[in-house]
Amino acid sequence: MKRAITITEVALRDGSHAIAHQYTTEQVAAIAKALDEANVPYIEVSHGDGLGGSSLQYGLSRTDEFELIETAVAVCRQAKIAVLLLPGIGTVKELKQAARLGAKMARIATHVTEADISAQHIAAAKELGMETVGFLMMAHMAPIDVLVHQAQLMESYGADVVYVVDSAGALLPYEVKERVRALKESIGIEVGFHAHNNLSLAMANTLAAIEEGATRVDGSVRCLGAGAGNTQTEVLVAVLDRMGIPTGIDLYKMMDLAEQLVAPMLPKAQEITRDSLTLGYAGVYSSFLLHAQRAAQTFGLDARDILIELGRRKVVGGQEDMIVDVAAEMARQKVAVWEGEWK
Ligand SMILES: C[C@H](O)CC(=O)C(=O)O
Ligand SMILES: [Mn+2]
Repeated sequence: MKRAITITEVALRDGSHAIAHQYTTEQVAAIAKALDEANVPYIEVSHGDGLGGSSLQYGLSRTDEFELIETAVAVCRQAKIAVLLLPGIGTVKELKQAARLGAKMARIATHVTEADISAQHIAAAKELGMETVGFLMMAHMAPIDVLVHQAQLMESYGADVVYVVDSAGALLPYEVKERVRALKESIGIEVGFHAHNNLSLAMANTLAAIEEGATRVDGSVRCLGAGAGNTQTEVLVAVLDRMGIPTGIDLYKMMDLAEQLVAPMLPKAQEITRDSLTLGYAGVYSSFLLHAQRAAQTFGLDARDILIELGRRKVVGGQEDMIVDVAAEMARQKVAVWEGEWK
């Protein structure tokens, strides 16, 4: 099967953020099986924040992620199961367990300036015989020369692919092009791109990345990813087919599973709302969306104000506890203003 572009389907990992990590074994079995039958080459399965993410800080999983990984491996005949790991949240112990259960790809994710913390995990994944991807998150936050250096570090640790990850859905197409072009010129391994649709640019940005030579891209069926979701896989397959770029994925099967399996399980349709738009506008990690909405409700605030303030403070993944801190501080300030007005 010829694939000019290799798509990794991330709804069973990134989509976990959108449903507060509530996947059931039955849902994962049905979706992974259908994706496999549609000939999707890689299916990522983990807690939204990667292996070991189930916690009060990031959100507790309804089902143990290893049970979900094992289930997905069991129902797939050709697709390889990928796992995400953020060093510090997940450890080599969890990586080994995922490999034992049959995961074949490890995506090691760090903030865009912190590739150095991935050395051990990339090496461990390679030793376990896994295809290994370096995943540079919040790529909009670093100048291009820094991104290039971080990608070179991941390559030197043994990564097979390095991804530019637009975690906030904040990048504009020309910024994606600059980044992918710079990586293509300075590293010798494949370059990938992961988008979020908060500014309605996921498809345009993915195509911009491909135009500059990215050969690995991510999609989520029915846009089931954090924030406004990722590049919609079934749409991407159709667009690439129109461009004469083979993905090896069966378009009708992809459309059918989106419509018949994924859409009915969504608590609400994935769309760009005022809050998810604010993520892209303010450059905030997409997985902060539900946390910020909950904090807004608790403290009687507008989630957009919290997100704008988090963007101003340049809060990054792993600092989820800051969401409540910032909201509490904003609520205190609001009360102080009211009290001042009553004096
Ligand atoms: C842990 C994050 O959700 C990883 C990711 O998909 C992103 O940064 O985007
Ligand atoms: Mn993502």
